[in-house]
Amino acid sequence: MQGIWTTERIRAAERKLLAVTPDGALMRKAAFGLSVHAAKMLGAPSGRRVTLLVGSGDNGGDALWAGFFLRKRNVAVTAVLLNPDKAHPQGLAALKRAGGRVVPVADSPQWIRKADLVIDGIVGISARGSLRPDAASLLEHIKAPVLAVDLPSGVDPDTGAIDGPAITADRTVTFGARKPVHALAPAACGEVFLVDLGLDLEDPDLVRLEAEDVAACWPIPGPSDDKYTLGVTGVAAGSAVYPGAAVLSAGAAVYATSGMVRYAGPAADLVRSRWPEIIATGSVTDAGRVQSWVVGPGIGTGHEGREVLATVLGAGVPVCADADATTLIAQHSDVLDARDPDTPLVLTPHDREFARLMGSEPGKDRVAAARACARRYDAVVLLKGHCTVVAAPDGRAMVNTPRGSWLATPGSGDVLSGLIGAVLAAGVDPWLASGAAAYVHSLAGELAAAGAPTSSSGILGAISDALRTLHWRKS
Ligand SMILES: NC(=O)C1=CN([C@@H]2O[C@H](COP(=O)(O)OP(=O)(O)OC[C@H]3O[C@@H](n4cnc5c(N)ncnc54)[C@H](O)[C@@H]3O)[C@@H](O)[C@H]2O)[C@@H](O)CC1
Ligand SMILES: Nc1ncnc2c1ncn2[C@@H]1O[C@H](COP(=O)(O)OP(=O)(O)O)[C@@H](O)[C@H]1O
Ligand SMILES: [K+]
Repeated sequence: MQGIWTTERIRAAERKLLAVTPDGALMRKAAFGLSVHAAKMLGAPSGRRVTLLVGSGDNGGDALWAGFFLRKRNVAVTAVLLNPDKAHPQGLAALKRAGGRVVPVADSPQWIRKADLVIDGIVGISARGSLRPDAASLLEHIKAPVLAVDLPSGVDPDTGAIDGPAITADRTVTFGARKPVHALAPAACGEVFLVDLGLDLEDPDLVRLEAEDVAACWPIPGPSDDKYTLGVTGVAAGSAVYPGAAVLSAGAAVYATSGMVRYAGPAADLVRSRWPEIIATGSVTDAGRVQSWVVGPGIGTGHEGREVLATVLGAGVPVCADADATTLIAQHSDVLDARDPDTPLVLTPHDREFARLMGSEPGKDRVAAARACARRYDAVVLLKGHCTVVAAPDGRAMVNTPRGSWLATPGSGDVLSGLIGAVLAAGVDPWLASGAAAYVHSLAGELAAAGAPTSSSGILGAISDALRTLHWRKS
């Protein structure tokens, strides 16, 4: 599991380390790492042109010191100083000593335009609000690849929100530890690399699952398993108007594990013909025993949907309430009276469903929003978006960062609900189950797309490929 810490926690850890480290040593270590990445991006660095965008804090100091190291490799370095009086004094002196050029903002456009690489040292973890106009004015001249120092300037370090002009980096080199921006604004960061500074950090504020975490919790059959022991997933989805939701959600549960899937609802005939391995009935009341329920995709928000939701909430097994079930819960909160307080509930809102549940959309701080919703409903909340945030009522939060936006296609949420239900049925902790499902979902989307737009049926068909890439601990 990859840990991510807020800037407040990182600053506190840095203060402790700075107190026992020779002056300037941490910055030079950070800047040397930066210069190595800059050289890699340049290919053969000698004779190439690098322009540094230098703010008045230590982020600018890192850029200046990286310029110093690049001068040692015969790179032509030009520093654009946003505030010449406040530029990091030692970094500036070192760059000048090594033969770097220094220009004010007024003269900068030509140096930015003709650079082979731009290094963004405008602002780092102490950024406040959107970029000031002088800093923002530099961005329009950038034509070369960009290497961001610590984080792309203009993106909020703790929320990843972008409120105005911002750097779009090809690569970000961060120091000490990953910050929320790196998980929440992947398109602005490009590929993120970490230079270890030896910070003493524990208990991350946010985590990101890695392949081995997903493999470790994903239910796969062992020698003593049979069709029941991995858990039976119940799917209550679809309607006469939306039978496809049932096919997608139940199909995802079929592909997710080798456990049994039961379907209950008006699309029973279609589900049976599409998935012969599913036991399908018309109603949740005669569905038979299950170890989890997925409820909601395509069930509608009328009386019948409400009855179905109340029935599964009272079944004493974990429930993933998705799509119309989320809206029903928002509109008729008394339906939750049917829930046994000890049975886990997973809610999977996108922004508009979130607004129905909470009264307003998530806003800039999506992690805080998901946490608040999780507390309010005593449920795991999986807040959908480009990056998906999963929060538990006890405050645990994780983010799934996709590669690409291939999941933005109708019905892909139905696929996700089936994946969550199947992992819940195996008894996996609901927060972990939801995060692991989001991981496999986005990986399946990436594999299905393989660089060209795909569909939810495509994502469904790539679930097995996605699971195959994990490193199983048993077989
Ligand atoms: N403290 C440490 O141990 C280390 C810190 N490092 C670097 O230090 C950075 C943090 O440095 P600082 O705390 O000095 O602060 P920053 O350099 O992140 O930013 C502060 C400066 O940016 C300006 N600023 C803030 N918001 C702005 C906006 N919206 N538009 C334009 N300018 C804005 C402020 O006026 C101030 O001059 C990190 O991001 C990292 O790059 C690294 O050198 C590694 C070691
Ligand atoms: N731009 C995007 N990048 C990555 N994932 C996205 C993007 N837009 C949507 N998604 C994901 O696609 C799924 C869409 O689900 P949902 O909104 O319920 O749609 P539907 O109801 O059509 O199934 C969610 O898992 C969401 O996180
Ligand atoms: K920066």
